[in-house]
Amino acid sequence: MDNTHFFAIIVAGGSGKRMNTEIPKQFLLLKGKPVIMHSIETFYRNPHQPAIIVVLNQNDIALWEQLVTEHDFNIPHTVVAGGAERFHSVKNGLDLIDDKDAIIAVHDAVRPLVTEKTISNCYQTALKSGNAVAAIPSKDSVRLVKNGKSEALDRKAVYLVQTPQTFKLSQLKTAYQQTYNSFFTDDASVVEHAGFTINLEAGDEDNFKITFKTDLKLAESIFDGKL
Ligand SMILES: Nc1ccn([C@@H]2O[C@H](COP(=O)(O)OP(=O)(O)OP(=O)(O)O)[C@@H](O)[C@H]2O)c(=O)n1
Ligand SMILES: C[C@](O)(CO)[C@H](O)COP(=O)(O)O
Repeated sequence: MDNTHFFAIIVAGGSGKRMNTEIPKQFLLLKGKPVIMHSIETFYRNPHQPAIIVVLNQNDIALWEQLVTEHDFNIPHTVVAGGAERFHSVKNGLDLIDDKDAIIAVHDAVRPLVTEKTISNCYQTALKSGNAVAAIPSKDSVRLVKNGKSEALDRKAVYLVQTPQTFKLSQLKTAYQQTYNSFFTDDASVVEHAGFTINLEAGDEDNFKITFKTDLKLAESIFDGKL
């Protein structure tokens, strides 16, 4: 780990259309603290001591500064403006890193229940094998819909992808030079399209993405130890 420098790009540049709240979901309170602050804190506490980059929509930077003051939030971080799609937000964060030995975890601000273990495992696998992407096996049966017909898939072959998605700098830089494509829904799809093989690392059922209002309620219950 000697010459390696660890980074975390926390992407929070989205507008939360599916949540449809007055302020974007990453700033809503979870146990009295904005969702995004829980995510940043878990990275800050991680023994890899990553440098933290927070990507925000330009229009939310003033709100973020206000929340930092209100919550006496003193974790060191660099803020950068995001872009139209998650892809552009990650790219803007990545532009700030030029350390050739860097290992970079990209994490959704809206996955506040990520564990220290998942983060550490992703950093270590990426260090050894170039990349690591947190994922969990599907607990439901899965079907593929094509040309109006559905067909059962082998559930054991299907994984649900989470974040962190962690990469050596060279892989991520090469991949993010590609032109944006709408099938780039995460970093793994961008890096894979650039020709790299993706390694999956065990994620966690609790590391879900807060997408709808019920997800926030579920996260509260987990924090309260009710679940
Ligand atoms: N242009 C964008 C879009 C998304 N994100 C971030 O990527 C993560 C995962 O995206 P998602 O859950 O889809 O967030 P939103 O795009 O905000 O939600 P929605 O699709 O419902 O609008 C979030 O932390 C979000 O803030 C981002 O940094 N920049
Ligand atoms: C990155 C991600 O959270 C992995 O599951 C997901 O792809 C984000 O997708 P969204 O369409 O931005 O919700």
